[in-house]
Amino acid sequence: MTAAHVTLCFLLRNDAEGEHVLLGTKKTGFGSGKVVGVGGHVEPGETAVEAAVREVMEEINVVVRAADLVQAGTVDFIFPARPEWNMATTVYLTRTWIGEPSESDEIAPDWYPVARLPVERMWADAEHWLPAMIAGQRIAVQVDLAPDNQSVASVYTVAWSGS
Ligand SMILES: Nc1[nH]c(=O)nc2c1ncn2[C@H]1C[C@H](O)[C@@H](COP(=O)(O)OP(=O)(O)OP(=O)(O)O)O1
Repeated sequence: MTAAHVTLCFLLRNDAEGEHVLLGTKKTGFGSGKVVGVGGHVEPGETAVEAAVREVMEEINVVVRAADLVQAGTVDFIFPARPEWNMATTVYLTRTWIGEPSESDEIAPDWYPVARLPVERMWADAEHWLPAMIAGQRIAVQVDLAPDNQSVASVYTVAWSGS
């Protein structure tokens, strides 16, 4: 698969009201208007974890350290009708950061209960892989989008081997 390499980084917070994940309303670019994870393209010369650290700072003004990011696995998004949109995503989770998430030009962040994700405002595929990763599964996922580039045609999940 020819695909852009991107990252997603999910901040997690467990409190009296249960497990919460930081998502954000995307204000610009790909997926504008959707509730998405924090992340973006891995730039030339960067590792995936370095890109995640940079994107978290740029998008929600929070410092995360590479050593505090736990890789949950990978998700390949395949858009058969628009192969130029294909993305190979490295997904990280973290419970440790510095600062309070705040809005940027790209993302308006908010905490969401993991048990009640705003699925109607997210990419349709997200509910097939995000709760599993947050629950601790380490998985490699392939999402095939439908010809409308929005609906899910199929989702394949295997154990992520760690490479
Ligand atoms: N089907 C899908 N489901 C999902 O949950 N996230 C998806 C997705 N397809 C793409 N994404 C995410 C992965 C990646 O973090 C993001 C797209 O990358 P970017 O935010 O970097 O794109 P933009 O074009 O807005 O920004 P630039 O990188 O500045 O060009 O969308």
